[in-house]
Amino acid sequence: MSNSRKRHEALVYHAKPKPGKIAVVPTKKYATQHDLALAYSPGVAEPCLEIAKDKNNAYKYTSKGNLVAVISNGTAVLGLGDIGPEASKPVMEGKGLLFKIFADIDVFDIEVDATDVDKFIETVKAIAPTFGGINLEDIKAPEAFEIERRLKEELNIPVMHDDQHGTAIISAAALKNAIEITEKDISKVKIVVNGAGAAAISCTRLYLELGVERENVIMCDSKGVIRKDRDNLTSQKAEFATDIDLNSLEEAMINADVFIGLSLGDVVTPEMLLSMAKDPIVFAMANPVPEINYDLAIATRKDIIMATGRSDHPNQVNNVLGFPFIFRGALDVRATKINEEMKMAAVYALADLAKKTVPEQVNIVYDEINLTFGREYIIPKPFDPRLIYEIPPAIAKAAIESGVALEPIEDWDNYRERLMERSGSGSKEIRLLHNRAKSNPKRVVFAEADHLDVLKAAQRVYEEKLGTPILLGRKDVILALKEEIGFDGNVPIFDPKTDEETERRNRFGEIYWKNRQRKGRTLSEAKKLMRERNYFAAMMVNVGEADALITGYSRPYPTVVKPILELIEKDRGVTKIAASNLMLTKQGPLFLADTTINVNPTAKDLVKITQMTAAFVKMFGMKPNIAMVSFSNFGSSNTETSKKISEAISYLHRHFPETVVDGEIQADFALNPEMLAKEFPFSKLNGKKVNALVFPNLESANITYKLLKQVDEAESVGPVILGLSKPIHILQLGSSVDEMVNMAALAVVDAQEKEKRNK
Ligand SMILES: NC(=O)C1=CN([C@@H]2O[C@H](COP(=O)(O)OP(=O)(O)OC[C@H]3O[C@@H](n4cnc5c(N)ncnc54)[C@H](OP(=O)(O)O)[C@@H]3O)[C@@H](O)[C@H]2O)C=CC1
Ligand SMILES: CC(=O)C(=O)O
Ligand SMILES: [Mg+2]
Repeated sequence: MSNSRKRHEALVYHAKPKPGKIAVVPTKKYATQHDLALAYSPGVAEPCLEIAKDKNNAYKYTSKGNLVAVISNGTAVLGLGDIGPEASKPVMEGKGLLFKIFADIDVFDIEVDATDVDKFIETVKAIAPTFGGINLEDIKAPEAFEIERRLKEELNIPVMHDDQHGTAIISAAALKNAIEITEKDISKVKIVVNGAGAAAISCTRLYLELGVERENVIMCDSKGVIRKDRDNLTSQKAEFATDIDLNSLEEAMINADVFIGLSLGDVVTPEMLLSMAKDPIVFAMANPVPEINYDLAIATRKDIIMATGRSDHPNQVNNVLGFPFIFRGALDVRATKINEEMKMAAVYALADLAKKTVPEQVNIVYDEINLTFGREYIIPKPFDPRLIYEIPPAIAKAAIESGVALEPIEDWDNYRERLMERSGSGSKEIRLLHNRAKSNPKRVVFAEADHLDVLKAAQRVYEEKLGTPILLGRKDVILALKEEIGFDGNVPIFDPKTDEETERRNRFGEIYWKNRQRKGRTLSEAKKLMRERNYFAAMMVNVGEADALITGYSRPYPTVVKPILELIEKDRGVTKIAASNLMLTKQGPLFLADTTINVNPTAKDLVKITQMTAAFVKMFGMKPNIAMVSFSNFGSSNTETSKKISEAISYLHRHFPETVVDGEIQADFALNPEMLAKEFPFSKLNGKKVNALVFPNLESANITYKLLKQVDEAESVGPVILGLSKPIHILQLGSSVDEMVNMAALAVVDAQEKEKRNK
């Protein structure tokens, strides 16, 4: 896109449909006169009086505890310089947006017309009672240092100048990892820091804490190298002044290992990069234009580790990765400060996170096949959903341990759970399923492990300790893919077609033949069949060499179902299998059945489908409330459908009165408790939240599940086959990595349940 198109697009984005990027949203009901009498006068007087008695009650009755001020005077806006408070507002609104989307923190952006240090401090102090924390932004050095120091001293809520410490934390984590990748020694690396402002000074201070030696740092400002013999140095610049005889950035760069740019765009040349030492680390962090263009830098040095502050290239070293999560951790324990211990905890947590396997959704957001720790991925990506539950706990812990937390956390599992809920990071049901799987992991065969996404799912299952994967497929392909994605777990690999597996194939073949000899199979045919991965995998589960199986990623559903049905017996009392989907809708979880197997179930089939669905719902720790849906309500139509549902319901009510099920009922009445109570107060579903729908036929169930997926963008687990005696689960063709991981977790829980039942 041309520069003028980009400019136009950015202006339209900010102007339309409403000017600006953030707004205030009420969090309480306000529909009735009664609501308003609580929200405002007279009801509002009560919390006022409570807070007047004790200021701490502001955390209980107002939004203070989750409200941060992003405050600037517009004197160092990005790398655009002193453009004034009004012009800084888009950046401050932007920070507000990022606080909200990444950490669910509410922000008022405040642009102050005050360049005088005392006036600025007085203004911030005067408005501080509104807020749980203060994020100072884009205030130029040296004033920024004095402003932050005094506000920290004089206020008892966390105050952080983001350009100083947010940037320091992120770049320190990235630097630590880059040094590790290049196998350099942190105490020996020679660093050139270009810029000696708020960001540069604080970043360099933190690098010293990480192990960089002061004498190995050369710092430059707009006048060149900061030498000890220069006049009128601020005390911060004097901290990093050198007595080495260097004058210009160009001279300083010769043989440097690391370049840190926190200055201005386009001030570094290719020649300067060429003069640096082997494996140079270059963080050109000026915004929006880096000190050297990314493409130019990587074209100049093949051995470079290159990062910028921008999101459109690999390695975005930008404080966006820090401030939302730093404040989240600080607010959650009511920290009175953000101290050195908390900063260092954040550095280590971020650096470590970059080394863990990246969730598939991050690969998808960034259009990457597989992000792995290395030269082009030294630091997590801002859209990584793990940041919200990995970084704040590290900060909160450090705050507690260093004695600045007024409300320490005791239940860390619960805290992580709350953090995930804040970010909408996966649903509660899925988390519960994963936790159950982790509590007693089982051996899961991945029958198509020679496919990249299946192997990625197996890797996640292994690393998240949901189960122990067993990989099936072409061994050479699996080994090559494992290497490519950095899956170094020592897990068993089986290639059913090779000579290595002759003994197993023969053994499995014989067992299979014994069951099928009267159904037209010869022994040699049976043994040959075991070369087919789904037969081989299912037999592994049958004979107890594995606990569960997931398959179907690469083949159409019916072709996978067939061998499974030939090999795996139905569960006790089951005459026909069925399938259910868990849909994670915006209204909560909803189980649908039968979504893929029985075309036109009879009344008897509907009874069985209901019972199997009820057991499936219970696997997620929920109580099943089941509606048998149709186009009519409780006999209002006399069709075959209504009759078969009514027959199924009366059987269930008579023989299984404890099952909460009713119908036939239209979907809107089933899902709207008020409508149901008004029209059908006699229904067994009255006062219950329906969480499962049993459909009269395959068309309606299948159409509903696909519609919800497309229109509601509901995440789906399944279809899950119900009624088999073994935990065997068939994927939809081309399932995503997340879907496969969820299915594997489900297979593990299914195996646990079956094990319990068979004891
Ligand atoms: N990626 C990220 O997350 C972040 C990036 N930044 C970027 O860092 C830069 C500085 O921000 P900040 O510290 O807040 O601003 P300050 O105004 O506090 O500091 C700017 C510094 O840059 C120096 N400078 C200006 N021109 C040159 C030059 N040609 N050569 C060397 N140094 C120069 C100034 O020198 P002098 O002292 O002589 O005036 C000053 O020391 C901005 O571009 C900003 O976008 C900042 C924070 C976070
Ligand atoms: C990222 C940021 O805060 C800056 O460039 O100023
Ligand atoms: Mg900034």
